[in-house]
Amino acid sequence: MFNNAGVLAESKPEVTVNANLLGCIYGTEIASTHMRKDRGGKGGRIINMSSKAGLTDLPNVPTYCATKHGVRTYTISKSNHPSVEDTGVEYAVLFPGCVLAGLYLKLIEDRIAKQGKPSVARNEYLEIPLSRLLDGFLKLVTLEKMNGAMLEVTPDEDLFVRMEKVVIGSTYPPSL
Ligand SMILES: NC(=O)C1=CN([C@@H]2O[C@H](COP(=O)(O)OP(=O)(O)OC[C@H]3O[C@@H](n4cnc5c(N)ncnc54)[C@H](O)[C@@H]3O)[C@@H](O)[C@H]2O)C=CC1
Ligand SMILES: CCCCCC(=O)CC\C=C/C=C/C=C/[C@@H](O)[C@@H](O)CCCC(=O)O
Repeated sequence: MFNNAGVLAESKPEVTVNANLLGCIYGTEIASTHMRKDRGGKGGRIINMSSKAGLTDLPNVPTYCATKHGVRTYTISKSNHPSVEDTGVEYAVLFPGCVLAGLYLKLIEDRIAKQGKPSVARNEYLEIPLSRLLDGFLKLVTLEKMNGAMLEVTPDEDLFVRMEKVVIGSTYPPSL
């Protein structure tokens, strides 16, 4: 199960929280119930889509950022529940930087339409081709064990980090 749906809509906090956080929570809960081995299911893997925004502070997209932090803490909490062994359901989170697709691409295009140039919207050193995100995703799918994995997808390397090793709270300048 991959909970990937999300929006970047700062002017609509309810829409953002519903899609990014509640959607992920309900998707995870419903899938977990169906998958659990101890209740007749076959076990399985649930991968939830956070973002680099789930590891940092972004002054210009605070609601988006809060939902992505929520996805991280919710998923890792699920992975740490003692019943995980019995249920056979594993949980992991993905943290991509800026992927040249979807909502980031739309943000750049909107900037170009408004300002005639992308200007501060581009963060080239954080940009990742879609194929690299797919590689990270497939890594989580094919690993022998992935419960509790936090995979940050960067331009240079895939990094497995657990909660205690993650530095949370650095603030990016409000360029977007
Ligand atoms: N594009 C980027 O740079 C990054 C994106 N992400 C995350 O990746 C995920 C996918 O985003 P993108 O592919 O960029 O955008 P996208 O706009 O191409 O895809 C988002 C999808 O979510 C669906 N969706 C939105 N609200 C929904 C709702 N309430 N119910 C059901 N479906 C809903 C949309 O219909 C769309 O198909 C999101 O969770 C986003 O936060 C994470 C890091 C970077
Ligand atoms: C760094 C956050 C990447 C998050 C990518 C997404 O989830 C999709 C895009 C949504 C929001 C992007 C916000 C980006 C903000 C950054 O451009 C900027 O504030 C970071 C500047 C970094 C720096 O110069 O050190």
